[in-house]
Amino acid sequence: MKLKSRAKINLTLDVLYKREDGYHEVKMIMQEIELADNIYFRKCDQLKVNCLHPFVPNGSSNLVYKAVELVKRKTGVNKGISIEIEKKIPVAAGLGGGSSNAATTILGLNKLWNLGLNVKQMESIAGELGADVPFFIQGGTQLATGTGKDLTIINKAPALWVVLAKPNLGVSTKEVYQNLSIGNISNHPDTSNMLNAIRQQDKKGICTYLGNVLELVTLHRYSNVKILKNKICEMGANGALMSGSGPTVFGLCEEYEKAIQIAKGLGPLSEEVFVTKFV
Ligand SMILES: C[C@](O)(CO)[C@H](O)COP(=O)(O)OP(=O)(O)OC[C@H]1O[C@@H](n2ccc(N)nc2=O)[C@H](O)[C@@H]1O
Ligand SMILES: Nc1ncnc2c1ncn2[C@@H]1O[C@H](COP(=O)(O)OP(=O)(O)OP(=O)(O)O)[C@@H](O)[C@H]1O
Repeated sequence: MKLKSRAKINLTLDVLYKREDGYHEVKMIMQEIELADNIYFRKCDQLKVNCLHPFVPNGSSNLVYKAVELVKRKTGVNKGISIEIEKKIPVAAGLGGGSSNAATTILGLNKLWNLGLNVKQMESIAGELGADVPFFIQGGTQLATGTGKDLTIINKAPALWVVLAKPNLGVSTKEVYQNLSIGNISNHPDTSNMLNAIRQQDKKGICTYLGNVLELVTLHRYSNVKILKNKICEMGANGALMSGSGPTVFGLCEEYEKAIQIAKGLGPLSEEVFVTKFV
């Protein structure tokens, strides 16, 4: 069985306070995009997880391996499976690649092993693997609160093109949260106006209300990310923002031709560039 495992961007990402459990209380709007890894499931007596990408671990430290072990523990099923991940989503980029792979694994095993898990049960298993994982069980456009695991589906967002630009560096999500001074956030994203824009299929509104407080950390630390974001704006994107903890920056465009023009013009500032769209 082959399944697509899609990436996400954050249209808004607000941090409200640091919780007693060390995590941060967030309020964010997550959007699934077409850029995807492929995941191949094959029958096997043992548990094997393979990925040829140099920065993705094989075996037990891969999030996919952890997802299989957790599903087995939760359901009492004791089977093997061989899973191969064909990576296309940049790694440690703020696009949720590993989280998406883990969620796709839960969905895949539910099907292959006839587990009969419903969405809520799958989201609950997903939540034990990471804050971003539950979103990918249903994908689309969702409001995420709590640590990111309390999810509400929003109407389908209107079709927008996305230019993704990843500079040549990876960031640690943990470090970015650790370095955020919540008292220094002067400009919280306007989540409610973004929700209105999505509900009204207002593309200009969506581009206007983009906001991510984690830019305060990553753009400050890596001037290249800031330069890249400015360049995407200057080249005529309708809006631009860093995704998640970064360093990937995205530009939104109403026209496909504009997205392609921006992608071609970014040059050496970014190591990887993709033109993709909202799911
Ligand atoms: C930045 C985002 O990608 C935006 O979608 C997410 O908030 C992060 O989601 P994620 O990478 O799945 O997060 P996890 O793997 O659960 O946690 C990684 C690290 O990020 C920090 N973390 C994560 C989520 C959250 N609400 N508060 C946090 O402080 C914690 O230090 C944690 O050790
Ligand atoms: N299946 C996987 N795919 C990608 N990375 C994985 C996977 N399993 C484990 N990892 C590890 O997880 C780390 C984070 O990778 P990932 O691509 O998920 O980051 P990210 O997009 O920044 O995540 P997020 O946006 O959820 O914080 C990598 O350094 C990698 O070693």
